[in-house]
Amino acid sequence: MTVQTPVSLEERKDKLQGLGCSRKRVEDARFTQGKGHYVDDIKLPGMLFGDFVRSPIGHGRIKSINKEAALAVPGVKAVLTADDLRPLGLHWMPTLAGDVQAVLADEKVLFQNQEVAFVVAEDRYAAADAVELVEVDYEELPPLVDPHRSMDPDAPILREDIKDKTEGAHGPRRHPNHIFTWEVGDKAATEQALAAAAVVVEEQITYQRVHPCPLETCGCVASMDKINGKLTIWGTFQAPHAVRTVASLITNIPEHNIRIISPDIGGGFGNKVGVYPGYICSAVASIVLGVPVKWIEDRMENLSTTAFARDYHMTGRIAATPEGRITGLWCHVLADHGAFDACADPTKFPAGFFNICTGSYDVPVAYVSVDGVYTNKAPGGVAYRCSFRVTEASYFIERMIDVLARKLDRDPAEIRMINFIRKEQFPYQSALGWEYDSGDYHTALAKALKSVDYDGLRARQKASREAFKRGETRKLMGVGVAFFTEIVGAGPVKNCDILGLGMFDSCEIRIHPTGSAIARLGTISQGQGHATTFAQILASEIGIPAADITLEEGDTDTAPYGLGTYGSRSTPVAGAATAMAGRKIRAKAQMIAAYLLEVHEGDLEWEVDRFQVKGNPERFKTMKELAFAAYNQAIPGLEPGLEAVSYYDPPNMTYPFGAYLCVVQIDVDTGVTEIERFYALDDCGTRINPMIIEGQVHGGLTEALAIAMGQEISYDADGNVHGGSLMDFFLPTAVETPAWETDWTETPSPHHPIGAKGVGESPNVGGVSAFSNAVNDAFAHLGLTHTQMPHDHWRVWQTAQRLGVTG
Ligand code: PCD
Ligand SMILES: [Cu+]
Repeated sequence: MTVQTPVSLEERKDKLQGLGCSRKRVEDARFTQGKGHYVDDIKLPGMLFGDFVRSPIGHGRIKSINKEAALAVPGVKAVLTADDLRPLGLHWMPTLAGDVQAVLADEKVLFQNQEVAFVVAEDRYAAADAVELVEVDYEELPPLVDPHRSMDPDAPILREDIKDKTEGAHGPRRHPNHIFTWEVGDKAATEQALAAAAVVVEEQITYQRVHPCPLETCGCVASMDKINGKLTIWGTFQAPHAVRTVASLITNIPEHNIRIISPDIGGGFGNKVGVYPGYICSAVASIVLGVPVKWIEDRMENLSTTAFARDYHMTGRIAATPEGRITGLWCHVLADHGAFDACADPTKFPAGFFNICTGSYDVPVAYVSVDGVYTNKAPGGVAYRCSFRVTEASYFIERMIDVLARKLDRDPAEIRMINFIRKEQFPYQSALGWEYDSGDYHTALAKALKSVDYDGLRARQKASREAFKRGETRKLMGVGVAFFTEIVGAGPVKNCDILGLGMFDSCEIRIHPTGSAIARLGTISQGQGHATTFAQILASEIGIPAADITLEEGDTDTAPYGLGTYGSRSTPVAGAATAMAGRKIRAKAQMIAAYLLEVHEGDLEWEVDRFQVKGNPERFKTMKELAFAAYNQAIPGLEPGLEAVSYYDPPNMTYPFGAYLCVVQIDVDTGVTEIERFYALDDCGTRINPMIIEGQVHGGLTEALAIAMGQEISYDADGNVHGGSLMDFFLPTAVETPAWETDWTETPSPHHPIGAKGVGESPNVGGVSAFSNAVNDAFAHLGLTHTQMPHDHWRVWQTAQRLGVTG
């Protein structure tokens, strides 16, 4: 018998650091001491470095490529072009959206900085020198940069490879530059609601092209072991297993001979979901040359060629009663996908979950159509804390609600309250097909309004406007209200797959004989803190302290198959798998306990870290004791060991929500916009680690600030990319970033095993609207309903100028 020191129930609970504990991030010890292990830290003997020759123009035909001078540079081992990849069938690759993308430009270039040739050399410097010496002769073609012109009869045809295909991955194509049309909802009923409505508002809302710009750019090291036939790729992959399957399918290397490892990742934000030419070229080069090949993007390559985000051009109409009750919502989106459709969406959702655009409101009828088109711009399209176009959808509806409030001369918070889905309506069936799992919107917004003294703010704004009129100030005060509902946790396999891979997720747990454990998941942290939080879920489920649980992700040779981390799906899906696997462990532990305590299993109850005999709590076995027994005691009818695995197919997605408030002061003479205050209330169901949640919210709000107030990747009429370097792509620092105020309510998900919903993307989804609504609100009394993001000083000044208030 082990001697038990008597400790209280509370002490035992605290020791676990389970659900709800603000446990410090275990990964930070290495990150803060420069001991993280990133792709670029991998150095293998004989390793070569690959670098791209990129197109200087946006649209053109390749007449010839001369590699001679490049090959003569000392240290250069190879220069690959599409012609070299063609015999292997690897000059084109499938995209995640059912399109194909040129790995190296095949006869044509379709966007500036497109990959044209891959130079492999002994080091990065030799490669860069040789890149300069590859001579490519182009015949320039007219660039197409305005998506509104893509389907014009005389628009230049971009994709000659598919110009005669009338059927795309998502249905019929009407024009060589048309990708798909996606429609959801009841068109006739919505048009009828608009025709019959006493009030109709319409607005054109563009969500500009932006880029997540993670601290670490994309990259990989590919290493082909020719003797064992095994290809290992370390890379910045947000979905390592999917990469393995896709790599196997396109290279014909058997899947068991491919090992994908995502080491530490310096921020993903969706930028590292896609499959990029650099991965394929490094792998091919390693297979051909028989040595490891590394490829790491520089900042400009990252910003101008790998997965952009947004570029949604939305037209909206709301039908409403004179009292402000919404009776219908109509929306059309023109989606600019760039040169290849490489959007990372679940297959059946070519516009992602954009049909969450009815937002948090009880909209009786709605209709959405989305046209995806090609332009001479970089491909990509789902990234940057968006959970599959939810950010666009939320921005759209939150701006539209404000437009409606203005038209009716009503307070925007009040219009939201009037139209909210009520608590008793959950689970709520939306007009565009989603079933919202749970929510309590009125309570959340009421708490937010009270916390910031909303009435007081409006009174101050009124006074400040009067002072402005009297010439006592040159500042306009704006109050932005935003309320969002997210949809995260893709997601039932029956609805959601990527390239046919069902979107479940997984967890495998091994308990060691001494009562510590290792858990492996199909997801991969990029800074979110999974090693901290998923150990907390387990601690509460199996009674082993979180500190005694190692958490591992990202190595396909050891982790169970999973679809990876993006769209805030880790907590809703892999988090659920973790709880379920923990419950399997507990079920076996219960059988062991019953044997050891000589009682029937049903006579036992679980308490924090042990099974005890019902009504006789002095008789118990701790999980630690049970783990030892599992390995070392012969138990009739039971296999030795204590392990479990769970593959979890969620019954539904989770619907986190939140109420955000932003106060700005705009100097009309300079356009400088000061963020006076930002308050964010998030409800992500059961909170695993409040401190991590707060960190996620701080990060997401900072990105929202960046997007709303300054970021943009634009193209000029000649197809030149602007915003492709940090000289002009806005990255906020501590100087521009205000002190965030965070708050919460807790409405558990009814179907998630521990009631948790995702949170990582929420602050971006809610934040962008709050900033934008605040800027628009500052000018509302001058008749402004909508002005285009980003609200940089120049644009804001122009708005002031247009409205006649500049000096
Ligand atoms: N209720 C709850 C929820 C949650 N949590 C926590 O929090 C976090 C998060 O989560 P989630 O929401 O689930 O998410 P995930 O999946 O994990 O992740 C993802 C996300 O995440 C975010 N965040 C972050 N952070 C960092 N640091 N980094 C990064 O990169 C990042 N990214 C971003 C993004 S963008 Mo996409 O990809 O676009 O789709 S998506 C995303 C983790 O840790 C968890 O556990 C808690 O605690 N609780
Ligand atoms: Cu996303």
